[in-house]
Amino acid sequence: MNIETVNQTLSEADCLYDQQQVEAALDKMAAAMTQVLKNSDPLVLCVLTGAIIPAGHLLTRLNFPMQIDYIHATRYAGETSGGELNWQVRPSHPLAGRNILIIDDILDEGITLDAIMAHCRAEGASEVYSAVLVEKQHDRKNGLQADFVGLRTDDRYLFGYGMDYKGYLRNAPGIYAVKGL
Ligand SMILES: O=P(O)(O)OC[C@H]1O[C@H](OP(=O)(O)OP(=O)(O)O)[C@H](O)[C@@H]1O
Ligand code: HPA
Repeated sequence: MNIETVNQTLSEADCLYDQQQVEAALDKMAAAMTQVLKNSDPLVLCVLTGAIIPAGHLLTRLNFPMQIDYIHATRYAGETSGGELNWQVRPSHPLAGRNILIIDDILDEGITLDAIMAHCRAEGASEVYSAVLVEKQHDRKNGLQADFVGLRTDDRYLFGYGMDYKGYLRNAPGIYAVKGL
């Protein structure tokens, strides 16, 4: 996309949740996560690239001991429909015996989260929890539910707070739906 198209996409998009609404959802998520995870010494796995922004916002709201790592898995690669999951970086910490918290920006069809959870379990993780800022509502999901969900949206193509449209607009300060998608 050229810069004009990026700017036009943003100006034409529907804002589904503004920054204040997202921040309030992050507060609620963090409170729920604290209740469950505060004594579990979790290893947090941020799923790059999209989790960069929600993880940053969430983790400073969690005031208990944890370690933080990242993984890089992608199956959209700048497209608006997903393909095969492609692992770019696996976790560098050993997962055996650890309580794991996976943080991602969005649960759409659930394939990414399912594969990452399966990987953690295969490596011998104890409990595996998942937190997503957004869960999309549609009937193409694989049945997986995240333990902590910030916001729910209709079945539109989204960007902002970590989610990209064609590689851009992850930094948009709200949750937006692309016009016509
Ligand atoms: O539930 P699913 O249908 O599997 O989709 C969700 C995944 O898609 C996005 O990642 P993407 O592959 O676009 O990589 P990115 O994190 O670099 O944006 C998003 O960050 C989730 O990881
Ligand atoms: O709607 C979306 N937007 C951005 N990234 C995504 N990955 C899965 N669904 C989406």
